[in-house]
Amino acid sequence: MARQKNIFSVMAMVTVGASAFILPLKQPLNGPALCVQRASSTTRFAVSQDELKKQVGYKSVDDYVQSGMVVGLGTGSTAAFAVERLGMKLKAGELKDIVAIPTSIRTKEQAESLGVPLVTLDSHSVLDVAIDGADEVDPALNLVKGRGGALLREKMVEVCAKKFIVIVDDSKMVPGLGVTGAMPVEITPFCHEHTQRTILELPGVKGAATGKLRMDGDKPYVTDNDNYIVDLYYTDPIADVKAVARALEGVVGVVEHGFFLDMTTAVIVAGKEGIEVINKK
Ligand SMILES: O=C[C@H](O)[C@H](O)[C@H](O)COP(=O)(O)O
Repeated sequence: MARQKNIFSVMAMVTVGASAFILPLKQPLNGPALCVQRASSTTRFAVSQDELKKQVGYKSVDDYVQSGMVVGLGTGSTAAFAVERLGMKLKAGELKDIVAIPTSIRTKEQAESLGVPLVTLDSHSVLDVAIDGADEVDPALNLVKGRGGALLREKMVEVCAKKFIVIVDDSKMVPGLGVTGAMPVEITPFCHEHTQRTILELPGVKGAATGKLRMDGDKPYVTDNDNYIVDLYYTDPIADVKAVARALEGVVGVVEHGFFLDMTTAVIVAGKEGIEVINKK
């Protein structure tokens, strides 16, 4: 995993009413296990959650994407800002010879509308970098993803990236996974009730979580891969995430789960006080 160690400047854009200010923030980078860059400013502004998502989305492209790269494009409201930035920089000629791999139909449509050249894993099995949002990030930089339904394609693409950059606002940072909402599991539609029952009997799930088939109105929600999703709702942080992940992987009928473990290279976090980059050791 890559680790940054140099002095690094962040331009944090903060919106106040209709005005935008650029705050230059010098941050020393060093440190052992988790290397945290903290932007500090004594000035505080009201920043919308959308603005925070935009900051990390733009920064991820500015800092991690170079001409000639193969880039994985994530899915969701935060990743959409990275796709937007990539399109802008390609159009302006600041980036050239990029090809990108989208992780959902909606990201593919957004990228196409911005003129981003697209390929697939079939022609490009190794990516230089992938950029995506997350639903939860724990202190070890493990993730829950898939509340937007795109977990399978996201994981397929992001495991193939030399660097996986996660972009979030600080509401996504949690002390343990499984506390802020659903932990999605993509399953085959065939005998989905049986598969859901099997999942709910697993160690680490039984007695710890409830399960709900994700719905789209009065019909099951269907993923880009024509599968269903069972959302697991935990009441407490999951004690042994790796064990639950392994158990889910052992269920025939489970296509993929939303734990993204040991995949993250760095997390870019935006909060009201600035931007942090947390590098995995
Ligand atoms: O399936 C959706 C993806 O895993 C998203 O990356 C995740 O849900 C975060 O989305 P957002 O940036 O909209 O919160």
